[in-house]
Amino acid sequence: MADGENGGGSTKTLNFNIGVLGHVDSGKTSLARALSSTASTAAFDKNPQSRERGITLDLGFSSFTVDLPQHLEAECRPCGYDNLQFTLVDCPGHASLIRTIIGGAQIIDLMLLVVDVVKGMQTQTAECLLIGQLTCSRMLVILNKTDLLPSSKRESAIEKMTKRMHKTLENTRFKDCPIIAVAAKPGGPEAADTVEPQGIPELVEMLKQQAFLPQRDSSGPLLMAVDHCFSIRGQGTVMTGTILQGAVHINDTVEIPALKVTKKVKSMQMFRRPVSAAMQGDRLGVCVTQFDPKLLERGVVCTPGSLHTLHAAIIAARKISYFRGALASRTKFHVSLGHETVMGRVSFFGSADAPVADSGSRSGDEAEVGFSFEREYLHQDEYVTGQSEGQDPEQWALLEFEKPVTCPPNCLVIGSRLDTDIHANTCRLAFHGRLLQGMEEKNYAETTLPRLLISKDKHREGTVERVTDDYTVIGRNLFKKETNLQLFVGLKVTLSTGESGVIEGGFGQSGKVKIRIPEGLKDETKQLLSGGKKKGKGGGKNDAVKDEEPKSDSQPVTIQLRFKRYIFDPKKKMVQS
Ligand SMILES: Nc1nc2c(ncn2[C@@H]2O[C@H](COP(=O)(O)OP(=O)(O)OP(=O)(O)O)[C@@H](O)[C@H]2O)c(=O)[nH]1
Repeated sequence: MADGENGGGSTKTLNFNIGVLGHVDSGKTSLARALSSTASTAAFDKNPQSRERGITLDLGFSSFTVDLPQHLEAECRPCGYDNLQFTLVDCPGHASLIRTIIGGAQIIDLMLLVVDVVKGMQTQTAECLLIGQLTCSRMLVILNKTDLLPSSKRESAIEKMTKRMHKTLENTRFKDCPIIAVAAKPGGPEAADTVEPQGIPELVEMLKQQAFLPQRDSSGPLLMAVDHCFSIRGQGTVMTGTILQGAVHINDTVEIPALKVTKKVKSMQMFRRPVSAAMQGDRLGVCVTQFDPKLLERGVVCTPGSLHTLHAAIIAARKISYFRGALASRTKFHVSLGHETVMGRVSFFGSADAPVADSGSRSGDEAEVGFSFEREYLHQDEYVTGQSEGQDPEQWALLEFEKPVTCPPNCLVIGSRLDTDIHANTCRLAFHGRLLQGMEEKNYAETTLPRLLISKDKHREGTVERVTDDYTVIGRNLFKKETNLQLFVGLKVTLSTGESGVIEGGFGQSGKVKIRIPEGLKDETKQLLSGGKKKGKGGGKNDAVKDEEPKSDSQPVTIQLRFKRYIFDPKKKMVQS
């Protein structure tokens, strides 16, 4: 709601946020510039570093206003809206800035996916498409730089690329999304500023057609994503951003949780017009006093006490199918929660059968927490949406953060491998999910976690099939062929001969495991295991590997695996205020 009452007019403007995403240099900034009439303070790469490097380094905001489209009249007039403002959020395209993109994408109602018509889908186009799938319901594909196509072949080349894009989008939620060809800056960087962009009026028409009345709600505590902070001499410090939840009024006290300070709102503006109130979805500048802008580059502002700083969290997560790596438990990922990105260790709840070292008696980094979930619980949890066709099943997971993170309840969580070489041409986004339960205590493993989880003591027994060297044995009958062995990697086992070992990973395809014995095998054990070479009972009917012939001994050495299996019980979920 951009209420013009305070700005001298009496119009009320509906704000609609459009994210402009795409591969680096596809022409996002040029497109935002071509579309916008009113540039906000941070629009169009005003950042001096951006100019130097010739790329967008931060989110850019600009806007333009149109008449209410006919299909919105009936819905919008009763709410008092007279016109429609499109706020464009120009996201950086460079791969290293994906954290910023994830933050930007969470405030948008519609996404423009900008594609260089000559190059087609590129690596970051695909990542942006994934982020779009997680964050917004509508998309428009823009085929930009059509002026680079030879005029004689332009039409057929556009048609061909349009078909290719439709094929790419076939299995996404944007299956039937419109695809529009434009030239945001014909002639490229050398062209004079007077050169007219092509296809923009058609695009504006399409945007009007696609616009909808976003669900906005002024109730609940304030949560505003701040993307820029600067001072204005004689006025104070202005934080610009988008209200994600709730509302704010002049004279309200707001908190900047990252700095643990509270400030009184002195004045507010929306696209240079003073306002006295703003609500969810609005893009806003909030002026406070006695606050050094250097302390806050990006972050959130909220109702005092409404956000929590978390050391760990339980999430409902789903693997991103394009991610080629394994989602191994107890490994680290970059985790973006709301608008922050931190390193976090992830323990996935296995799909059927999963391990855990004891969480209650954790000692420093030694102890591990692994999980399991039981399907029946899934149906009881409001956040779990169940498995869609072709998707990996949703799993619960524990996230343990390297440093505390401040984020809203139920926020979007994206796990990624940002350290992957950006030229490797692979998807860096690994999993996504929703925050279910945050843990604020530093010693959460002893306090909150045991209250949230049902633990079951589990015991498994297998046999040593053979010795590969003095420090390694192959174990069998501990797991089924279909068990996700990644969940058990790193867990300790003991041999009936007394040695301790650690599960290193799977061996072959039949559920066998490689076990490392750090202290080495005892001579008696080696002797025992090098004894008879008769075919063992139950010898791997399904074994698909060369190691099919089990060389069991008449006195088998057994392997004991004890672990705790944890189940997250949504009924125990504590409500975060
Ligand atoms: N020929 C031609 N060049 C274009 C067009 N649109 C953009 N460009 C050029 O492409 C280059 C990149 O344009 P930008 O608008 O900065 O691209 P971007 O996607 O915002 O870039 P990043 O934000 O850094 O990812 C610039 O040199 C533009 O002049 C177009 O329609 N035709």
